[in-house]
Amino acid sequence: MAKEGDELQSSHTCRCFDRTSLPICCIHAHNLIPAVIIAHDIFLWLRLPPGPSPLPFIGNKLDIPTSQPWLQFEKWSKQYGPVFTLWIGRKPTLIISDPHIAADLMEKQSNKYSSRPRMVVMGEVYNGNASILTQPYGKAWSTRRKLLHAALTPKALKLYKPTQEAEASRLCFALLSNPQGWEKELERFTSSVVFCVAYGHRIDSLKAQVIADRFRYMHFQASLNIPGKYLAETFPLLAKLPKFLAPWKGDVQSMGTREGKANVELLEMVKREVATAKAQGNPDAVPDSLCKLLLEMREKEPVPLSETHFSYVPASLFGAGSDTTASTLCSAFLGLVTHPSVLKAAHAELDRVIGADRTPTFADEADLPYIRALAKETLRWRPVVVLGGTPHASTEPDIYEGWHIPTETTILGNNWAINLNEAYYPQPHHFDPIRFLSDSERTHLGIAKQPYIGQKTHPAKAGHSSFGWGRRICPGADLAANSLFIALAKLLWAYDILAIEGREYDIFAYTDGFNVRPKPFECVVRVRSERHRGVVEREERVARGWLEKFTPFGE
Ligand code: HEM
Repeated sequence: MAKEGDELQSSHTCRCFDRTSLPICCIHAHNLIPAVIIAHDIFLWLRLPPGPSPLPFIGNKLDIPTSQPWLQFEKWSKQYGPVFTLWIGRKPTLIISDPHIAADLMEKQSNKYSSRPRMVVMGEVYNGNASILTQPYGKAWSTRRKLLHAALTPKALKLYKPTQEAEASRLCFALLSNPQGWEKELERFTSSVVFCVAYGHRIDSLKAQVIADRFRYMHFQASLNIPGKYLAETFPLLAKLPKFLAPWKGDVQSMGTREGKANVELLEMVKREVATAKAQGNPDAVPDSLCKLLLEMREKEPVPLSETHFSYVPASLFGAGSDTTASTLCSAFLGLVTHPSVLKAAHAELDRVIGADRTPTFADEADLPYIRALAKETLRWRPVVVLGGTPHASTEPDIYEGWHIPTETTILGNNWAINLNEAYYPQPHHFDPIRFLSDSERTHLGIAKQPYIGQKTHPAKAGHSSFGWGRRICPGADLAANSLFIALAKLLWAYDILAIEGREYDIFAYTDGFNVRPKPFECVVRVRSERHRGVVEREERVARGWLEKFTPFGE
């Protein structure tokens, strides 16, 4: 009689499980695993929005251009629809080319679509996801986000405005002697604004060590995010191997540790300054900065972040806010050079509202709708964060328009296709701030008709998607908008920004990467008159006085 155990054994034992047939069984298993994976992926593929056909395991890797992929994505959107699927390896990625669909998913259902795709090397190995940018949706992310919001309220932004004005005055002054170096001067301006706002210290030269270090960390981190570079992205367990078995981890982690230490040093610097000022009975001697505000907040209420992770909050301003703002200003220069009527209209408004005896300030903003519209049009025309920045990811399964969207789907808003979508923006590549003027503003400026009425209207109040969506929307959008407004207002008050005669400009010649800017080009940057020069020189002296308290970082 067979015992209970025997029966169990026989039912669990493969009939072919004898010595001679063992290799056959292995072959079966060997074939079975990929077959199951492929069947699983085909099942997902059939239910997701259509897109170019992927290959097993590598997905659409061979179809995606390595240079300016957003252009091909835009073409695919015309073929497959405003939301289509691409496979990055085995990961499905939805590419959205319509602002309403982006809002339907990432704003109206932001509870499901506000995470980030897992970034094993760039996020987890590099710095343990210390930076808000790569943090998955959850408590650790919302702690960081709340801190940033608290230090970037409208009240806090007001504190930073005099510094932005002073830095914009310095920018105008610098261009008197260095008109050809306008791109570097724009970079110095945005770096200094970010460092004054983050730490209460200014940047007088891009050669400052602190800037060189920041760029090194930024470029290193960006280099970790190249699809296919690390097998650990597909097999995350590889990142858990000890360093002697995974030597690449050493380099990645040591750079991450260096950045962490540098961030903590900056935090310590502000702590010391606050303590010294308090000890001297003069706490106001330390300029208001985001870091100072965060430290004050932490004194009142504990923050559940380690010192290193806390130090990443102010540090995130440089990575996210300096290059993006400078690149947007570079695009404004390209737009002005290639659309001279815009410069004329801007000069007309500035001359009428401000006159020739002073430059504009934030107090004039309400009276300068054309300059405000110019900043918005630049953000629309050439979105710096061209593919919407670090992608979103879903945290729950969803059904949208009959398509099944599984958990952990990557969601990418193609800002190139969204902001240049003809249904919303007729003649999308024509750079014209008039698009963003309200009826009353237009009438006031004597422009009878809105020439750019699209079939559809962009759902966002801003009228473009360049700052992202929903709970992940750029927390620095208002700070950036203020920098753009004041820089453009003062620069255009003081300068002609024109094409070099006979020179051809390509409005599509842009760099590659996450954040894009025009490829280097030369143009005429000429002070409008001797009277304007005098005002720029006078206001620079005043600006220098204001900025004295923001001691500079050395070279
Ligand atoms: C023209 C300038 C800027 C542009 C176009 C821009 C655009 C963006 C975009 C598209 C995102 C991703 C949003 C999303 O995932 O939906 C983002 C995220 C972010 N931006 Fe900006 N940004 C700019 C300036 C700034 C500035 C000045 C700051 C500094 C306060 C900043 C801080 C951040 C941070 C911390 C994030 C990550 C937010 C998160 O993951 O929760 N940005 N930005």
